[in-house]
Amino acid sequence: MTSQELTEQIFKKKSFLCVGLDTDLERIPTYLLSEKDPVFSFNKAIIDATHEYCVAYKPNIAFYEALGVDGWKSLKKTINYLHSEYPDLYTIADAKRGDIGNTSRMYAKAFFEDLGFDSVTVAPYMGKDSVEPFLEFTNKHTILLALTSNEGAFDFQTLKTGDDDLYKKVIKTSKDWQNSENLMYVVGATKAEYLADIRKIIPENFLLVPGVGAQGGSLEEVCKYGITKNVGLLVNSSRKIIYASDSSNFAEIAAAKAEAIQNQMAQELEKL
Ligand SMILES: O=c1ccn([C@@H]2O[C@H](COP(=O)(O)O)[C@@H](O)[C@H]2O)c(=O)[nH]1
Repeated sequence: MTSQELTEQIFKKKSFLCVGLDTDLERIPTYLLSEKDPVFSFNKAIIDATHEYCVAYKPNIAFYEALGVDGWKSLKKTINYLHSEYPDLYTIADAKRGDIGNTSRMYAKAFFEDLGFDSVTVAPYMGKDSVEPFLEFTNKHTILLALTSNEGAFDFQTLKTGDDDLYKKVIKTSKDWQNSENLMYVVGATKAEYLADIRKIIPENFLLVPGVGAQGGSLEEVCKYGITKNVGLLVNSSRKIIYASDSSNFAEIAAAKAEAIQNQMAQELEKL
């Protein structure tokens, strides 16, 4: 999906919500554990219930890899289900990859070609040649970690390198990479006030903003500093939505949580 198509979906659905599929066997309703593929059953129920309130889904790959081959199969079934039933929804593999060029190319093929995700998160630490193999793919986005939502972001990302904080240096440098129009950036909702400065460097690019919900980030603050005339935001919430209830009507409750966020987003869009 192109950035323009994603923007169209956002205005059509009055939502820039991304639902995180961080599916954990220890947190899903216990009655699902007797199913053949509990992870897929849970994801399917969440997707069916929440799809009208969001524009994107973001499985965090760690939750699937932790289950070995079974987890990878559940991931594949989930992405195939999204493609066949809800082809207008944008998909993000939150995998935080990046390696020497020829290895990055294999990661890119895994997520873009084999699994068919629209985007993948990538760590910038290994530099240009570790990221450009992802950027080569047409109509696919590479979402570069810029300023993450966790406390440890202050260990390195805000260190000064010359005149700039490291995260700003990452953003500025990456703008010169081949096919940089395919870049999006991760900025944590817990660091919303930083978005004002970030928007001075990248006024147009989409930002993936995790941290609303369980991590305490504020949607209002994110919009205050980060929204553009074309929105330019995908705000993710995972645990607060998908684990809102562990009873038999968990999907309905998740839908209500997603709808509440979507309503807030619709109000923000009206201000544009
Ligand atoms: O800076 C980052 C980058 C990625 N994440 C991921 O987003 C979700 C957040 O989940 P919540 O349950 O809504 O807190 C999760 O997959 C993280 O690994 C992030 O939180 N911060």
